[in-house]
Amino acid sequence: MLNKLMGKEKPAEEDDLNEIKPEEENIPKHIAVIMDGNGRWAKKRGLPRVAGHREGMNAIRRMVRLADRTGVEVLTLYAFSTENWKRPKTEVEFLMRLPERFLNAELPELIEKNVRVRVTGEIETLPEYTQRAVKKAAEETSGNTGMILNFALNYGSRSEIIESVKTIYKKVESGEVAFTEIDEGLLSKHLMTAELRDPDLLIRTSGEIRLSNFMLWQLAYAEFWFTDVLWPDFDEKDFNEAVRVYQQRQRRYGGV
Ligand SMILES: Cc1cc(N2CCCCCC2)n2ncc(-c3ccc(F)cc3)c2n1
Repeated sequence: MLNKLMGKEKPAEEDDLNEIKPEEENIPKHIAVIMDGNGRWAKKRGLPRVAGHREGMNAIRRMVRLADRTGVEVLTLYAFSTENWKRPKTEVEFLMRLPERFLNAELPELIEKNVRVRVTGEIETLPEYTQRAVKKAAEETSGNTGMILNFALNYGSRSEIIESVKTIYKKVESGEVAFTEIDEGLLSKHLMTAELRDPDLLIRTSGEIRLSNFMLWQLAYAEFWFTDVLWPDFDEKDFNEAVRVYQQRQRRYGGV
């Protein structure tokens, strides 16, 4: 259904799905992805949910290589929301091991590709081994100047905004900030994503059409592209279609 809805925006020419060249116009500089459908992917195959998460990491590997090759500057992946703690204990324990597993396998290639790894979220409440893995990756890639690979981990947008409001309130109380200085730019500067440009394109897989408390402030002007494809199945064809549709929208509507 969703693909039919989105299909009207399918790229005009078949060859539009060919590899996207970094020198092309209107490449989205920041792509954010809600990686949905991992459990459903496993269920369709009669496998345990964790098999879907494991295959979802392979889809991340594909996405990182595609985005880096295409000249994307920031790739944000929604890996774990503050709501995900409600999942079964065994699944959460498995998920909390994935950052370490992914980085142990991928960090050498990420460093070789000059990728900077960072994490957005409430890291300090994560298990010690998860914190250690993500802090090590952030430190070891801090000097890299290529694509920023930003994992949203234990992240919730509403709590991010509330914490920013509280910080600004305290700065006004202490006289560090004048009440009249409070504006959109000041709030943006206090969010966890302060050092990043806002997303240009949001991709959400598996047919869900909602934001799920993800970057609510930052996505204010982003293009949204939804697909029925389940995250573990997301491949180069899907990436190309999402970027081609984004390029067409930029040409049609532009920055006017
Ligand atoms: C909790 C969680 C779940 C997780 N999934 C596997 C991919 C499918 C979607 C969700 C499940 N992945 N995939 C990679 C990471 C990760 C996180 C931080 C980091 F610095 C490096 C890798 C991850 N973290």
